[in-house]
Amino acid sequence: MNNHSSIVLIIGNSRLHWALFIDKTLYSTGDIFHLSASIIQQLAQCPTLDNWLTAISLPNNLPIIPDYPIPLILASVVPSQTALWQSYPHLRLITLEDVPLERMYPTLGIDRALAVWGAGITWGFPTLVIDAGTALTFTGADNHQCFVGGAILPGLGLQFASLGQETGQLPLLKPGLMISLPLHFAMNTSDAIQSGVIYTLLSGIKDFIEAWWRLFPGSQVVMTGGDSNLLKTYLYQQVPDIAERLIVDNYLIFQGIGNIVIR
Ligand SMILES: Nc1ncnc2c1ncn2[C@@H]1O[C@H](COP(=O)(O)OP(=O)(O)OP(=O)(O)O)[C@@H](O)[C@H]1O
Ligand SMILES: CC(C)(CO)[C@@H](O)C(=O)NCCC(=O)O
Ligand SMILES: [K+]
Repeated sequence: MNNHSSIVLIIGNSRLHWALFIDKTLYSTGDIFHLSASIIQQLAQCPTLDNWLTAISLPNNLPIIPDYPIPLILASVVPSQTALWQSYPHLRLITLEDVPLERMYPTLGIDRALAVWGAGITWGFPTLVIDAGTALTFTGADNHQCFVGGAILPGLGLQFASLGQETGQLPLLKPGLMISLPLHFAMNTSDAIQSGVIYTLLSGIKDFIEAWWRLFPGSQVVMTGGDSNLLKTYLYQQVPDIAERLIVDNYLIFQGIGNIVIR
């Protein structure tokens, strides 16, 4: 039997997330920084496994010989990056029209739509997805597979970056510096920033989850994105009963895409 492989790229605001599907199986995944225009051009002109290996360090011990050109499935929330891929010879661009959810609004991010679809098919509807990426988003869907709305705020890294970059005296902190939560009322600048950002973020997350459970009691809540494990760890220390019910799944968008296009 012939195997078919495809590469899935999700272009987020800070990073690019890739997956290799072999037939319907999610074979491997990774995160890299955005690719330069010249690398993308090279891939578009010569879409071989070797070029993909160099561009995104795909595993080079594949159990199959991939098709040529290697099919590329792309979902992007960065239009300038999307534009660079238009000349790729075997490109399938995923848009909201591909996502079988009802009642989405036209400017909804494709990452949010795919993540909530992926969460629903993997963990069951209704579902609330918390994507802790560059932006932190809440995205809900009900048991009729209808989009229920959500919210957008600056993610953990962006909150630290905005304080570090837009003030004269505050240092630039990165997420993940502390393992246990600081005191609420801190006695130095670094702890004060961490306390302010983390505690307000955690109570915001708690508030949205509780509001969701008032609408959909017993619903799954799934967290994904670059800061998901860190935030779940903090949430355990602050509200263990909520954290215990929270699923972390970093493959939601890939599962959503796989379900839609790889059949
Ligand atoms: N190796 C890493 N490089 C960069 N960011 C990382 C890394 N590991 C964890 N992170 C965290 O990931 C967050 C960004 O998340 P993610 O990579 O999911 O965002 P993204 O690429 O913008 O995707 P999205 O647009 O879906 O949010 C940052 O706040 C950062 O703290
Ligand atoms: C909110 C982000 C930046 C999260 O990646 C992305 O989903 C996006 O650009 N969305 C468009 C606006 C919206 O979802 O309402
Ligand atoms: K923007």
